[in-house]
Amino acid sequence: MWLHSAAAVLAILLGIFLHIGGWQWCIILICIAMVLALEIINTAIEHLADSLHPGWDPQIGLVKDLAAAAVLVAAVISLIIGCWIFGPALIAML
Ligand SMILES: Nc1ncnc2c1ncn2[C@@H]1O[C@H](COP(=O)(O)OP(=O)(O)OP(=O)(O)O)[C@@H](O)[C@H]1O
Repeated sequence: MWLHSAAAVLAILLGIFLHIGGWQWCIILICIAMVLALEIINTAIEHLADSLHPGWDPQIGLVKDLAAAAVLVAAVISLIIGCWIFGPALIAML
């Protein structure tokens, strides 16, 4: 959660610094919301699973892995979109 929050702050600062346009802000904010919301749901599922079944259980492990995979997919897609939006502006600046 802290890592994703830091990445969100970095993306917002980069957007301000590079003066990205309106539609680019929309996409960046959607990506940030998607990753943070899935991270919160993942954490909620972990807490729910641990309180319902404190012991080791393959089904609990599978549920946690699937919830974590959802966050990973959103984070990877967001990283690709971030490179696509910020990459050209950063390269042009350098
Ligand atoms: N009760 C359990 N039974 C079986 N496997 C489990 C169990 N608890 C955790 N695992 C396995 O360990 C992995 C890590 O679970 P854990 O609850 O420690 O999440 P985490 O590493 O704290 O995740 P996050 O960093 O998102 O908080 C799970 O993805 C799952 O594969």
